[in-house]
Amino acid sequence: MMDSLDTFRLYVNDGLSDEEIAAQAARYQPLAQDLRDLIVLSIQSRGGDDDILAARKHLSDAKSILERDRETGPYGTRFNDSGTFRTWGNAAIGLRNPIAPPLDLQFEDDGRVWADFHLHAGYEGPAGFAHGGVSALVLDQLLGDTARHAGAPGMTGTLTVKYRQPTPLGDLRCEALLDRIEGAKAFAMGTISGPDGVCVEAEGVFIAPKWMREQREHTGVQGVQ
Ligand SMILES: CCCCCCCCCC(=O)SCCNC(=O)CCNC(=O)[C@H](O)C(C)(C)COP(=O)(O)OP(=O)(O)OC[C@H]1O[C@@H](n2cnc3c(N)ncnc32)[C@H](O)[C@@H]1OP(=O)(O)O
Repeated sequence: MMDSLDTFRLYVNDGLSDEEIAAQAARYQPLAQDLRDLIVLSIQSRGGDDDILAARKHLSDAKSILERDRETGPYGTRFNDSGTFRTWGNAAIGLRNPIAPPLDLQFEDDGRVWADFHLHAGYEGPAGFAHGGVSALVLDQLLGDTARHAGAPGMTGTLTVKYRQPTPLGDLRCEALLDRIEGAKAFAMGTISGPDGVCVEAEGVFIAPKWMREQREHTGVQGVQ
């Protein structure tokens, strides 16, 4: 089990320049998108035995190339001296993570946070609709980032999700706002909407635990992610 020290070690200033970060983003983001496309093709391909075997051979070659020089373990949160944060392994927003839809969060001056996003066929739960756990994933991240945007980053303590109507796959919008901050706790609420209106509502309590307060003291960074 990871303890608070392990967690702290996953917040790393790796000293990269903004130019190198941009170069890495340009290099790795298309790879994540290719893999996202492959997730959908894994579900939708009508290929026969020969086509699937041939495709798997190419994928095996790709794996061999990608394994030549690699890290192990989770990506964590990386930042640099200019304060550019990267959570590129994050399951909801990670630039390098093909599991992420991804959410491209927009932060408004009035505290609202929103994103237009797309759930492809790989997020299916009930036939033709989004999996409820995926909706919760989206709302957890959105509300958590709303708390962080308000200067109160924290771990999710409680997330309450109300499914008002089935969430269609496809193009969706999520939006959230901060309700209030009480000591170490930030309360946020938000929704996911589709073409027929609000599908899912959520309320969340985000709590800054002790290790996070200590980490902020060590790094001097308030907006840890
Ligand atoms: C870092 C920024 C991240 C931004 C993006 C986030 C998006 C992703 C968010 C996640 O997915 S986080 C992963 C899912 N969450 C977890 O794994 C959290 C696991 N639980 C914990 O780490 C701790 O239990 C927790 C930090 C939630 C609380 O630990 P503390 O040791 O800080 O709690 P403490 O007992 O000192 O209580 C502090 C206050 O919080 C309240 N509290 C504690 N646990 C709670 C809970 N679970 N729900 C609601 N309130 C809670 C508690 O009553 C108290 O209220 P008061 O100040 O009013 O007395």
